[in-house]
Amino acid sequence: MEKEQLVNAAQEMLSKAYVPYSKFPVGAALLTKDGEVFQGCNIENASYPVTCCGERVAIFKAVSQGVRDFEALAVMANTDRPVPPCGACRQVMSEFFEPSMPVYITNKDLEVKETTVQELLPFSFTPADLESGQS
Ligand SMILES: O=c1ccn([C@H]2C[C@H](O)[C@@H](CO)O2)c(=O)[nH]1
Ligand SMILES: [Zn+2]
Repeated sequence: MEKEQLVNAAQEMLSKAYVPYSKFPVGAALLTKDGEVFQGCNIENASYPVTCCGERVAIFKAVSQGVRDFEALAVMANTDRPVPPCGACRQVMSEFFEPSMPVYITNKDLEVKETTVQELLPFSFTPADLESGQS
């Protein structure tokens, strides 16, 4: 699948976002190694911190369906610059994605910045660190 198609799949999700509080829709599309695409949008809550970002919705949809082999992630918001994923999403990405996996972040003008999990969250706490520190 082309980068543009994945970006389009992320864009499609902007209309599904449940954002009555922030009015800030975010769409995400996660490509699996099998060529399947899991789409997500942010889902807010009157209890604000319960909100889940679009990126994590897409990742959790895939993982909950038993899929853990990923190829690329696209994220879109109607921002000026390509939207930077929040820290919580970066940590979840580092749990399930290879450090070198491409993350395409985009904005309202469909400008695509290509980055990686490693670039977004260097020196991250990983499952290997957890294992090495257990008594
Ligand atoms: O990369 C991001 C940044 C923010 N949000 C959501 C959380 C909240 O619903 C709204 C405003 O922070 O945007 C995402 O889904 N992804
Ligand atoms: Zn997030």
